[in-house]
Amino acid sequence: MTVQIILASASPRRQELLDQIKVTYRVHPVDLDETPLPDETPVDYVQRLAAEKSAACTAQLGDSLPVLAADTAVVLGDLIMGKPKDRDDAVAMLRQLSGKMHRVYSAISLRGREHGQAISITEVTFRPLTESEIAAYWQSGEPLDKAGSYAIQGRGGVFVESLSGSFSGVVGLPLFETTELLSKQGIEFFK
Ligand SMILES: Cc1cn([C@H]2C[C@H](O)[C@@H](COP(=O)(O)OP(=O)(O)OP(=O)(O)O)O2)c(=O)[nH]c1=O
Repeated sequence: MTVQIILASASPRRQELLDQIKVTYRVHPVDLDETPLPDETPVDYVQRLAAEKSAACTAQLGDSLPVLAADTAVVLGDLIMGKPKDRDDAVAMLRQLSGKMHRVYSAISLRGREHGQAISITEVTFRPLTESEIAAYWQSGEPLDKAGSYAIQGRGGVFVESLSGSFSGVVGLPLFETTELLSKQGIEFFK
């Protein structure tokens, strides 16, 4: 099978979402410092990281194939939540998200014959969570590598009272925006 793009991501969710639209890819993750800059807005933050991931990958591999990268952050008010550092961090995030609406920002960057970028912003409302639920959820192992310490596609889905926006965007690769960027650069999907 001919490989169409490089996926600059270690996220298995992003691989599954690309499989869903039948794009063939090779995985080449890059590891970057994901600390927000002082006063950086959520839009600037996720767009910068997605662009830096695709740029780092292109710098390592060259530009013989288009490179796709993404970045996802959970945003509550002004607070940008990435992946939790440890149990306390995850518990603190889940307590803050409990009973409230937050936004999930997912940016994508595609470096092919040009550099294309897009962003998806989704509003997610959590029902109130109990302390024992939060403790059990941490024990499940699911929060560890997820922005905001939850996975809507997993056990964390039961916390979600409502959503307005893109489910695939929350999982880490917004499919509407991704297929738009792929089309603009002549990369086929569903082949
Ligand atoms: C909110 C939410 C996030 N996530 C995941 C998507 C991303 O993998 C992760 C956010 O971290 P990212 O830094 O966007 O991605 P990553 O570190 O997992 O992978 P890479 O940088 O190599 O591409 O959180 C879910 O799987 N489900 C959810 O409901």
